[in-house]
Amino acid sequence: MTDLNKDIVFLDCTLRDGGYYNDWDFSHVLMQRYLDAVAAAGVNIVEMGFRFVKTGGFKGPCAFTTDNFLRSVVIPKNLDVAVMLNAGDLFLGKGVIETLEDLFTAPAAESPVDIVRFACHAREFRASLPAAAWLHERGYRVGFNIMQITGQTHEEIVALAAEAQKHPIEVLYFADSMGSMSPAQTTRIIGWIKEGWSGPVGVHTHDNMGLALSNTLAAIDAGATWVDSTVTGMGRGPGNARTEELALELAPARGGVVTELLDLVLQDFGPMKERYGWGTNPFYYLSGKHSIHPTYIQEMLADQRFNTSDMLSVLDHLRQAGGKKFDSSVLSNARTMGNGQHSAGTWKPEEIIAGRPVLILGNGRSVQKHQAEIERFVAKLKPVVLGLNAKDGINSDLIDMRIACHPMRLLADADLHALNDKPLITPVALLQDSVRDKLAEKPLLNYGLNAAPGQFEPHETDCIIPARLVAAYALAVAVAGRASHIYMAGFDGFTSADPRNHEMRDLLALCLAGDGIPPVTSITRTRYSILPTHSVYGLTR
Ligand SMILES: C[C@H](O)CC(=O)C(=O)O
Repeated sequence: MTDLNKDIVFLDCTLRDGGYYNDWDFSHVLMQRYLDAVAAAGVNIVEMGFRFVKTGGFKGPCAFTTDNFLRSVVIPKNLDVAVMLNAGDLFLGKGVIETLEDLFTAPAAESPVDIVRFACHAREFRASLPAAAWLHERGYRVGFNIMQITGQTHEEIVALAAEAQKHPIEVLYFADSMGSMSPAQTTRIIGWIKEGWSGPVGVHTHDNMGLALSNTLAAIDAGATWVDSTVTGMGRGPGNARTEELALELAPARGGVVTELLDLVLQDFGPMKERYGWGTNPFYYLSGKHSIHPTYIQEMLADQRFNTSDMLSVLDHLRQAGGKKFDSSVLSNARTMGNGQHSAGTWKPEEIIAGRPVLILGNGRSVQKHQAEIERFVAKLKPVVLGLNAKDGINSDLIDMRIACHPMRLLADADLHALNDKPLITPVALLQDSVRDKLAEKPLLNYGLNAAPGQFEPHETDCIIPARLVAAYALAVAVAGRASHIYMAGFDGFTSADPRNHEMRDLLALCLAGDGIPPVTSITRTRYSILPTHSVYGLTR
């Protein structure tokens, strides 16, 4: 039975680990409600976010967690404030100390930050240690979280712990980054750490196998005195031990009041969880079981192009090839399978488009939001409307043709395409047999596709595009058809960290730079700044 009466330092890192879902862009109102609720529930330390070095792409305030930002929220008096640094950021070009000088311009006495924690791979540990003394001298408390601890042997863990002992580090954490540990392993690892380290031990768990809370409680039993959790488990991949559950466990011994926290769970984080989808599921379970980086699952779940069998085949591949480190090219390769195949076409887009405007209808939420106005736009300008894949978005009578080329998407949508009476533009020679069978009765417009990175060449009956991306294919069809103007709707873009953003941006750059390209205009809001935009509301006047 876990003894919860001992002094536990209860650290909530929702804004830091949860930020992987919303680009660390929490509203001030939510942050304030969160701070008040966790303070009342007995949390001692709030990790308000990362202090990232790189600033590319949009990320919200909890990615940089500057002193100025921290001064804009009211931190309840009983809470200490932590920020986390990726130890890897200490080695981006400047030296360790120079990087810290940029990030921590004020001593702790003049900063809202009390504690600086480092998220550190074992391989980065020794080189990062000078950071501890530098911060300590300036009054900051310092913690090190060793990530992916299960990859380390007994001897390696003892050696790391003994090294940490020589530096002014207040707490030495280990993180079950893959969510693959059992309570017995957790207990064992704490024993190993204690062989080399006599200070407080902390634990940070992930919930791939549904064991985050059990592992945290096992860690307390085994002598850990610092514990991390997040509200509703909001954290990378399946997320973490849940603060509300830990608070309920700890409250009798510590006297925290959880009412506000439970309201926050129901009213704020519950709906966010629905929207973003953290929490474990069989895919995360498998990733935990085989020590596969959770970002693979998070990315595939967020990408409609991956269906269940795609995800299982990617997991199977990573189980065999090793997947501890996230590598986005594994997923793009999976999505672009068959790219090497060449297909000649027979259909000429010019037969239908013949100099008319084209509207390419993407799948972004903006299509639904502005549906009525987009329909008015179609009625007024009479473009040829190409609907990407099988989703409608606007009145399906207004869509002239469907267009699809991605092998996994076609596999997933084949039944829907078969039911739909609009012709489907697709590279017929590349269709898998099962898809071809399902589309046997369907009017197919066979426009050939050859994928070659860095190329965008629309020809009369086929094209060369960088990958089997339907947006690229649709643009090629519109250009080959000699569209007078290409309009795009529903190309909203993805969150800044999403690799698909770069893919689309590169594609648009390539396409817009091509010869003989007609004007291209997005008529709905888009994150692709390269795309000239004119509001649909201005174009229907
Ligand atoms: C060290 C940190 O707690 C980072 C993290 O979330 C991980 O699991 O790794």
